[in-house]
Amino acid sequence: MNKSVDNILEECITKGSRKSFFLFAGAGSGKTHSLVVLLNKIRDKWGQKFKIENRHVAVITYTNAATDEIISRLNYSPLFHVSTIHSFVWNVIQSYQSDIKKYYLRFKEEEKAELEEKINKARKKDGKTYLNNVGKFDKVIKSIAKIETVHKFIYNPNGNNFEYNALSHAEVIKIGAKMIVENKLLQKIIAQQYPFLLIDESQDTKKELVQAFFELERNFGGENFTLGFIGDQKQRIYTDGEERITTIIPKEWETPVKPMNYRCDKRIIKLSNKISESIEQNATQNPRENAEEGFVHLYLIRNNDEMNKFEKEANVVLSMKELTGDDKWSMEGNNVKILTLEHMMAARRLGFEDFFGIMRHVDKYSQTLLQGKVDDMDIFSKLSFPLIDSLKKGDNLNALNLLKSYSPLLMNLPSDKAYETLSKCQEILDGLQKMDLGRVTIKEFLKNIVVTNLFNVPQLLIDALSVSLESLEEQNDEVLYAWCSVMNLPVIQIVKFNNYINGNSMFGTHQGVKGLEFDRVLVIIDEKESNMPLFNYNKLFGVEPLSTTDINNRKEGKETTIERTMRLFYVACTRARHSLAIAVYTDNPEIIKQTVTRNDWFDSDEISIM
Ligand SMILES: Nc1ncnc2c1ncn2[C@@H]1O[C@H](COP(=O)(O)OP(=O)(O)OP(=O)(O)O)[C@@H](O)[C@H]1O
Repeated sequence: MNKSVDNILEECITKGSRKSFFLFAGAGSGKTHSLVVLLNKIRDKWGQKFKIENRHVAVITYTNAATDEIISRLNYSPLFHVSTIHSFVWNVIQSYQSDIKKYYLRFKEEEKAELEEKINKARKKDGKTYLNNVGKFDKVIKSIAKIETVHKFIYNPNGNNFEYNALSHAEVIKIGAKMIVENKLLQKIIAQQYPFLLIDESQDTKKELVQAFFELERNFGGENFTLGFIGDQKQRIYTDGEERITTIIPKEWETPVKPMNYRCDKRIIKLSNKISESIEQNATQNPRENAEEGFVHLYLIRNNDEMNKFEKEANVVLSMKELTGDDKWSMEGNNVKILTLEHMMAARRLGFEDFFGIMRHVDKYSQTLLQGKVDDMDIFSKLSFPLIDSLKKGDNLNALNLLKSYSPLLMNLPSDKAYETLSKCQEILDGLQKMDLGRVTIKEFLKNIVVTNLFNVPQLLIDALSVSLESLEEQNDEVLYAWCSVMNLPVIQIVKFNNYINGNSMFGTHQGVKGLEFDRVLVIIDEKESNMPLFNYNKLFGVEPLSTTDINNRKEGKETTIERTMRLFYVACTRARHSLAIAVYTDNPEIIKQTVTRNDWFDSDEISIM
């Protein structure tokens, strides 16, 4: 009898039969479940020993949210060090400061030499590329000079790294990978400290690091160190993952496959099996025994400049309601997840495109904006909006607690003026509650907070209230410039933006929902509205021919835009548990229909042209 995947994995972590492994596990196959089961077995078998030896089990996840999920499922056991790859690598290298400097300088010198060569070779000495390279060259020279003065590098895996001695996210990975590959002593230290190192979502782990971990395993793998990769090549959607991973896995490793999809209904699995056929061998999944039939439907919406896309999408939702008989297919109540190709598409549909359109270009916010971690916005997202929400819900206790903790009005309530202060406060709150956030501008909203002294407004926003846009130069202070630019927008745009990034809207992006699942999913594909050079649904659906670069890549055995887009499509479709609608805006619905029926992705009665 074939051994079950769980048995194979158990042997891999058992004394006497330890082995590194790569677990192939497709969409909905329960990767997190298998990982947690395995980690619990490691705890049972090795926990006591490692506790005495002060050693740990390392688990690398793709996002902070996944890290938190696994930590909680492991009951916060200190045996496990669960972290993102950036935190892990920084943790491993940060005490070797002189090595970090050495590698940093080495990379900068290499960059300098490459740029020098390009500059010398350039025929046109006044072209854009030439001038661009000269600019980059000057920057490299400056950073080499500056770095000589750095005594200690710093790094924050969860934020911006603007300090002069801070490493960027990319630099930490690049330097870390090289340090591990080239330094056997460091490999030994990692293997001793972490006798088990498991990497989830390994398809998107940076390829330099995959190679570094493979090298570590080659030198130290066996009874003392086990490396485990868990992943799904079909869901590799970032370009820096290791393309060739299936061909470079050492022969001695175990490579079990999880064949079951526990998430999706049968029809959705049939579609995802068809999509994945050409991505990976052995990719076919089976539905769970009690899976329902489920629904898929493709809506091809003919492009028309006059059309209202929100209406079209509402019609799609209505049609799905009729098709499935499921009343929760509705634009009300957050029961349908709508996946767009990029955030700006959601911003247009939800009505915060002006605010987002400006803020997304602010360099300082590039890492934090979509994570909801921009401190300058706390006055809205953490104070004023929750206060308004509590007041509207009649949750006076919460409102009072917020005010007592953060409002200068109540923080130090003088006992002799308590009544007077409270009644003044009530007046302010009544005013706040009555505000029409769809009409009140950000400027008016903030001024009200300043005048009433409801909360302390950060200096940046006070400055933005008082200076005029014309008096500023964007390049001198892009943050202040951005805030000045949004002052006349209605404050509702920040409310809506805030709801979106907190997941309190119907929208998400095709990439952002990786790892998540929803009962009803509507995937929106609109090549004209999105601007994503790495993906191209027109090519996937046969509307646009392959480019010369694609053809050359294909000849060289490399992947093309089609394969990348196919994987993104696979990720988006496999988020749906029960029913899946795909709406494609196109000039050529007939060609798409031909392609998808020829590929056997949809039957013709599962396609509507609108
Ligand atoms: N052994 C199991 N029995 C029943 N249900 C399971 C089992 N394993 C996982 N599930 C359920 O199946 C769903 C998918 O699991 P999970 O999210 O872990 O999949 P995944 O492999 O991470 O998928 P993806 O890569 O597509 O995000 C979840 O709802 C989970 O609770």
